[in-house]
Amino acid sequence: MKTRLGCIADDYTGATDLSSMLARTGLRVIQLFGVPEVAGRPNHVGFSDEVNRDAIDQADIVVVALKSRSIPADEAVKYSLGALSFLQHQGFDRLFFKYCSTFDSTPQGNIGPVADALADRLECDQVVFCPSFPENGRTVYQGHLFVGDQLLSESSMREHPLNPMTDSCLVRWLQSQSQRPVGRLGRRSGLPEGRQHVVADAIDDDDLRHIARQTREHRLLTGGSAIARYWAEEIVSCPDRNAHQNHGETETNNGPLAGRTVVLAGSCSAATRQQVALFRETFPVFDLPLKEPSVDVESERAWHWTQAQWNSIKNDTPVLITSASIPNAVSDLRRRLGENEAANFVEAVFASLAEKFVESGVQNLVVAGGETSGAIVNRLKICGVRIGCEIAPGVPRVFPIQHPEMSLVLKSGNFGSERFFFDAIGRNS
Ligand SMILES: Nc1ncnc2c1ncn2[C@@H]1O[C@H](COP(=O)(O)OP(=O)(O)O)[C@@H](O)[C@H]1O
Ligand SMILES: O=C(O)[C@@H](O)C(=O)COP(=O)(O)O
Repeated sequence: MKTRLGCIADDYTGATDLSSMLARTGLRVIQLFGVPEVAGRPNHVGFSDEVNRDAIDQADIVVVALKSRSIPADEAVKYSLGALSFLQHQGFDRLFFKYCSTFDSTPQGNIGPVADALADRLECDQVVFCPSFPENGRTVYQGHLFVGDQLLSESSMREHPLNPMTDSCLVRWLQSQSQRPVGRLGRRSGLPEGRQHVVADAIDDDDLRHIARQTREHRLLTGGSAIARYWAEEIVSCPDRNAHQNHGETETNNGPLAGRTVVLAGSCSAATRQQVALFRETFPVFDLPLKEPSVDVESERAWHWTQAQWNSIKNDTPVLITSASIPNAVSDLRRRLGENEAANFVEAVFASLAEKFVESGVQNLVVAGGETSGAIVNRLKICGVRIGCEIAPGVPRVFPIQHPEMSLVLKSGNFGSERFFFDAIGRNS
């Protein structure tokens, strides 16, 4: 029987990263945002149920994107198990659980609790954890995660607003979240025996291929998008794979569509801040003041500014709106509202803006930030996307199944070169 791979990703940009890496295999990949049982929003997913059913039936791999990275652990477990039931029901017999290549989580969860629950349900004794993404500078050595040449806890991830990563030792970090013992797998070594979680060292793609071969009989594997690609190549049988090579690219228009483009940057990461700074040298950028306690007031202000740009400069000038460029913008808002409220508030402003832009006919939306993307995709009621070509490693352009006239880019905050936004809008200058 044909092996099909089901995937659960804990945030929306992580899911598009995963989908684009999986699409490199030439297998047919489709990405859904939530599933009916999980999302509890029958109207949302029901809207395109038929379209999705066809897409699912034709796919070798389905990626279910959840927004479960930064919610209470028991809810993350509930949603993930719901997604697993859905995938099993659709005939996907292997499962990949995707989390961030920087292992974004807190000492309470959610990677450990979700992995424990999935392993229990799938009756897996041993679960391998492999966040490494060498192409994007994430490597694991002696159980410690590095971002480029820095330990995770010395990188900008230390200051992440939702998941500050203050310990680079993944064995210790995962152990604080999990009920199972946590061990380690050294580079190119054999898997240890026994019922345990295993954090895998991997510093290059050959290490990833080795891990994929070692786990080819496993029903569950967890990690970043890079290992998923090699695992899929090991386990998913597809005799006519070459026929589907570059599936997304042949099936869809891959560039930005003709029409207006808006970039919404809700990520506070160092990479996104640099990308915004370079973009500002050429295109208009609006800094959300975030001084008013009202989502409507904040979003109206940015909306009017954008209309003024389009009226006064050129009708189709790409514009960017950011929440994190004003010095101390993040710390000030968090002090005033509290951490979670501040994050929710900014997400709501971006979601409201995205809705206004799409309703007014904007065709290309570029979003920076995982949580920000989650808030926007949910507000736009997008329930599935086809995967287009990669703009940067792990960042594809995607096309909503029910709105193919629109293009979306959902960028993980930390991904992409300094010129990323230029590439995403298809402009050299
Ligand atoms: N000025 C700000 N103050 C407080 N929180 C902010 C601010 N700007 C953005 N945020 C929040 O920070 C979080 C950034 O997370 P996310 O969008 O996932 O980006 P990343 O991909 O870099 O992690 C979001 O919840 C966003 O709403
Ligand atoms: O694995 C990764 O690094 C990304 O796919 C990812 O999950 C990044 O998360 P955000 O920075 O929150 O977008």
